[in-house]
Amino acid sequence: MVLNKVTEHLIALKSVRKSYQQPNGQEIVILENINLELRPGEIVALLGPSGSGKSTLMRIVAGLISPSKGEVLYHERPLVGLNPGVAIVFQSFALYPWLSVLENVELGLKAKGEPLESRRQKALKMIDIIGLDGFENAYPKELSGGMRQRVGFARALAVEPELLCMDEPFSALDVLTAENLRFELLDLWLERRIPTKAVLIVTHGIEEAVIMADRIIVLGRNPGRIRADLPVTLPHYRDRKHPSFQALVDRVYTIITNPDLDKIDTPATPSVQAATPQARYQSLPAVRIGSIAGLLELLEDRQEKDLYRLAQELQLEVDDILPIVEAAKLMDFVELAEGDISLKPIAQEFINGGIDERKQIVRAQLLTHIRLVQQIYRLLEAKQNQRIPEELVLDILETHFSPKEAEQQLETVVDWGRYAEIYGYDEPSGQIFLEQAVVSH
Ligand SMILES: Nc1ncnc2c1ncn2[C@@H]1O[C@H](COP(=O)(O)OP(=O)(O)OP(=O)(O)O)[C@@H](O)[C@H]1O
Repeated sequence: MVLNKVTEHLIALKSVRKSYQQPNGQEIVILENINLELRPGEIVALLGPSGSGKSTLMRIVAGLISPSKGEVLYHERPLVGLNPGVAIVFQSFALYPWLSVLENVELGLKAKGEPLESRRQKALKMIDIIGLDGFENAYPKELSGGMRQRVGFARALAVEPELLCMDEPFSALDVLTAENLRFELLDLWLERRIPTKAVLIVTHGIEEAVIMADRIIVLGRNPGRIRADLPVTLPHYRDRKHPSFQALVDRVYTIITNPDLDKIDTPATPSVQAATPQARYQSLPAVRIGSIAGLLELLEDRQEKDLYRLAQELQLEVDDILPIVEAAKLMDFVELAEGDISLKPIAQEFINGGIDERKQIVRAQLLTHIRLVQQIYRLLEAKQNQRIPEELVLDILETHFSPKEAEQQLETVVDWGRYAEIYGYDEPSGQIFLEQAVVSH
């Protein structure tokens, strides 16, 4: 990185834990044992599957929410309330439609109590730097998505934040606009034309992280924890086709798709705490059995076993394919090793099977490998009328997941069980009922 490095960190998170109390009193752990230092001169990318706590971690850094345990240090001092050194760029732009570009950019400065004259000057300067010259008096609705996000950047940068936080800033833009803006921002950073000392970017895109970051932090899920802290030493501007670029992308992909590989290349941090009950609970990805079948068939058709290259061939993002891969792995249809995915013999049988055989195979896999399906099945068997209200399952789920996620888990487990004809769901009464005695278990 071209900027001078100093040893002092801007922000440090020490053994940070974030949990939420459920209405039923249960604690849901979102982030666990996070130790992270952000130093001047670096762009840090936070990568991880949906729900791994990336946005929560960013909000803790920004002081928008406080940790349940551990501490956040800003310039070596405990952070209280909003972090004065942070400005945020949101995925949704978050502009005020009734304010002009100039007024939107001035907002942060106004909030900081900057007098009118100097805030106008600073806002105009940033508008110029960020390429919005001539649009000062336009309103957000008159601008394209790319231009709106420029306003988002200008507003954040106008306050001269020490740390610029970006929560998926390019993901609402079309591919070309996103790529242009990414490189323009990188230009400004590398040429030191923007006043910020460090950047934290939350992203789903592995390539985006490798293009921009000096360090990539990979978060895992349930609860969110740091699984890897990888330095990126490739010189800017990085070429996506270069073998070193591809190798790093492949490596990150391997880590993300292998939840079993933990703490790779992480600097010395206190050891991972004992797993919480939540960590041992399977989180079912919200995918349909049809998608899993599609993945298995695809793997049989194509020789490509490397997940990252397979996703590329299909023009899919990691977040599109990862939940399907996870579900296939939970059901023990596939094996993952070093970023390669391969079919297990039972998956071969599934692929070759007719509809009834497929259902029977899924039934056996669910009853053998998915704890929640086993629990529901046992509950149904124990009841004389072989019916249970969905609330019962929701109550169990809410001891491990947030109410929203519990609903999602219920929907998935009902969908899977119905496909396999283990149980059915009676919509009007909201009851789950046993379809038939399951012999194959
Ligand atoms: N206020 C809250 N109360 C309860 N649970 C919450 C709250 N805020 C976030 N969560 C839960 O915390 C988990 C992590 O959320 P977060 O948005 O930080 O993840 P993420 O990795 O940024 O996800 P995505 O990539 O989908 O945006 C999610 O399961 C979410 O439902």
